[in-house]
Amino acid sequence: MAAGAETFSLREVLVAFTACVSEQREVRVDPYLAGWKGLVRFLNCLGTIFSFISKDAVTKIEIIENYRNSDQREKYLTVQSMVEYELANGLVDLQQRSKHPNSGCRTFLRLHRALHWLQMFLEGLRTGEDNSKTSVICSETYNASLANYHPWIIRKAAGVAFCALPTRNTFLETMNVGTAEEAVTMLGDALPYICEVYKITEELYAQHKLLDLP
Ligand SMILES: CCCCCCCC/C=C\CCCCCCCC(=O)N[C@@H](COP(=O)(O)O)[C@H](O)/C=C/CCCCCCCCCCCCC
Repeated sequence: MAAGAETFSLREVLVAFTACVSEQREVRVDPYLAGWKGLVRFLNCLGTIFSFISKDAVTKIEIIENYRNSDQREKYLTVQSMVEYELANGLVDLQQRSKHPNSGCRTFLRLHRALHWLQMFLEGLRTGEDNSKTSVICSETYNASLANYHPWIIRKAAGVAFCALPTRNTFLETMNVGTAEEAVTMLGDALPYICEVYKITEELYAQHKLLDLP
């Protein structure tokens, strides 16, 4: 495990995702990005073999952060307001990437797909046997979700990187919330919130036919 693991806190990441859904069932962008930033910190602790993954995640986080720091920041407060604003103003490339290659909608969709993988991966970790391999949980959940959107070369590189993952219990202990059992309890408490964020976003994107944005 590379230096810096002490700066990661599973609690902080999970708190961010639990703060995402508003009373109106809207998904707040700022805590969503805070959750991903925490996860990227964790990924960086796992070693440089994961750099190509964390770089892509950081690029996407920064694209949306830039919208949140722009004059239009209020339009990007929630995923609902972002979709409404970008669609109403023709800011989304619907057929192929051209005028708006980095729209908020297409960029958020990439993180949303990754959240589906995360949800399955954390559930796999939570319910796995003590001695199960994180690499196997990771590749099975990746192949069942995110891999469907990635070209062969990325799938291959990801598969190689997964082999560097530590065992399940070491992995859970790195989360800085106590024992592996305590980390499992925390995952069980937090997963319903992550699932809810995923479900609301999925419904919104389906309603607007945005699930296949190029
Ligand atoms: C609670 C702590 C335990 C969980 C720790 C998980 C840490 C994960 C942190 C970050 C995950 C990275 C999310 C990656 C977003 C990928 C978005 C994407 O699909 N991008 C591709 C498409 O983008 P466009 O070309 O259309 O712009 C892009 O091609 C991807 C490039 C990089 C490869 C992505 C592989 C993703 C593998 C899944 C994450 C594995 C992490 C393993 C560590 C446990």
